[in-house]
Amino acid sequence: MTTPLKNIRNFSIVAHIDHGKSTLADRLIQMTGGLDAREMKEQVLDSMEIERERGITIKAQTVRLKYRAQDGEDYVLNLIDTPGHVDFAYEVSRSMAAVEGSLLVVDASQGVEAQTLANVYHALDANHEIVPVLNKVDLPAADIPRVKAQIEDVIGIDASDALEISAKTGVGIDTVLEAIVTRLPAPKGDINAPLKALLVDSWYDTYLGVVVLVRIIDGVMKKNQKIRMMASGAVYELDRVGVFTPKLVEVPELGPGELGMFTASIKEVADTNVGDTITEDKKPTAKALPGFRPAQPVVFCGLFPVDASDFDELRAAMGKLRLNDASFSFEMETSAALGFGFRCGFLGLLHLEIIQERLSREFDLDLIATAPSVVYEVVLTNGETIHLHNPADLPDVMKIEEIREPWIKATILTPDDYLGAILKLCQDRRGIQRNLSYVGQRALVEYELPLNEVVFDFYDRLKSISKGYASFDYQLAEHRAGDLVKLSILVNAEPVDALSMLVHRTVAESRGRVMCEKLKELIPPHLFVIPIQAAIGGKIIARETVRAMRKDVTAKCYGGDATRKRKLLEKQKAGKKRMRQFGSVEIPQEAFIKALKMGDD
Ligand SMILES: Nc1nc2c(ncn2[C@@H]2O[C@H](COP(=O)(O)OP(=O)(O)OP(=O)(O)O)[C@@H](O)[C@H]2O)c(=O)[nH]1
Repeated sequence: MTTPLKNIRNFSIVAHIDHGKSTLADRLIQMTGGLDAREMKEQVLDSMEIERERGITIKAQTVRLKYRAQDGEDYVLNLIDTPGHVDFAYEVSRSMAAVEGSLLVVDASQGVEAQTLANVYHALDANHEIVPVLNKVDLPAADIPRVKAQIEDVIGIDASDALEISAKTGVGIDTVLEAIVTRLPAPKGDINAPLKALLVDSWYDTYLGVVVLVRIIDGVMKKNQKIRMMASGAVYELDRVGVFTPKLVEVPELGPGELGMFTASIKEVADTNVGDTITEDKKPTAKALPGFRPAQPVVFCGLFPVDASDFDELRAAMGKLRLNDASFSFEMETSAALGFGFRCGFLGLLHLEIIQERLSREFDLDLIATAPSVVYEVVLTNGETIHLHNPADLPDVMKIEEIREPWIKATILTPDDYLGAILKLCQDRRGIQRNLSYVGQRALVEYELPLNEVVFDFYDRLKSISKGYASFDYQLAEHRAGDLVKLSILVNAEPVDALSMLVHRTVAESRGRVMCEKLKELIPPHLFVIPIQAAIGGKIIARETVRAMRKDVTAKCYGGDATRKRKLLEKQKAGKKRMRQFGSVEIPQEAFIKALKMGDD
């Protein structure tokens, strides 16, 4: 039997990082008895190891809670978890389309942050009913009236009946559960209509295969039913239908308004399109749901195995990761310096770091990553426009009409003390200030910035300048023409394609210099002198030298025997030549990573 619509509530929790989303979710699970004490590990929703370590949520997941409200009725509350980082904004908006309401969690000691704003806008876009929740009221620094005023001034929603809770101590959690029932709307749907379900997400599970997360709009989904994915046309027979409590519990059927999962011998996550409409094969719904546009990777980099024989293993590992993460893309690439590898696309720099970390940690692969690059639009003199994912592929300058780079709209919230330094950082990164206003004591700065100036280390710099107090969020805006040049790095006179990058002409020289200086420190001395140069086209703009390590081969030859000594030195020289000839400069992997993480320091 399916749950009547009036007894279902579907919601998400929107919050800035660290404001207590996961802690609250855990409390809700605990209060409604989803798990017993033994199973109740901390932060059950953040399930992946890396997520837990970094304290962030990557993949949207759901949990179904059973709650008997004060009105004596039993309710099913479906919580959909949303990622907390700017890289995954796309997944946030997608999850929100599957629910009707949001809890807006704001740390009462911190107040509204840039990401609170970004996420609450996603919720408003999805027409959510929003319940403001002030968390961490146990902290002495909690300032409830101030944060309520902020929510009203900055976000523009009524905060007079905001809940005051402590997810840590458990105070007020009961009021959250009641508010979900009384203040959020029940879903709508028609149980007698043909099946219509939204494909919210899918992932690969070692035991279950491809798991599909769905939100039922109309009709009923049940085991052994033949379903059709409307966009792809693929037909499957359902072999398992269930809900997460957060443990997976199989159910006979899912009715309108419910969130749940199914499996159906689907081979790959790529066979499921997020946003697709699922219907019954024999009795299809007349009209598909609007759907989503697919997430576009915005940052690309090359990943190469340090040991060439790991190539196949790398390919297999990436295939496995992609099973779970359709927003991660890769295709084969060859580099003169690094051999065979893959050009990979990511949603952002954090996404890149996570994938890299998983490849090395879970698959034990030693990798070299090339400079992250954004996607440029290169307009050629013949009128053609190409999308450039790899600076090494930049066509000859003579053939280029203009290069366009992606720009973002950035929102930064910062205590006033750090404003000067932050404006300077944005200015140095070619930013254009669009707005500056105040939210209480804090400045709300809006900037337009080239994404290419942000992908390297902008966020790290911002955090260090503001001692962690500034918050940052961005949205992609458009591509704009820019005076961009290809900066090449030559090590021992050989261009290292992995280190080439597109930069703005005004910063090319300083970037080149910093890169050479860094590499000088990072490349260990060899038996020969290694020049490190930065060049734009054929023009060298910076140079450093790694001095040779002189192996004292003559030490063993006591004194007198000059011929022997000379012979040895000659041998050593020949050795040097051979080394050069084979271009065997050993650049440690950290050198790439460090050289690529250039600050302005
Ligand atoms: N004092 C106090 N600390 C809290 C409270 N709620 C959460 N915290 C702490 O705040 C920190 C962040 O909480 P999380 O629940 O991990 O935050 P989050 O919003 O889920 O973070 P992301 O998963 O990164 O989005 C943790 O150290 C919690 O223990 C609270 O009510 N009071």
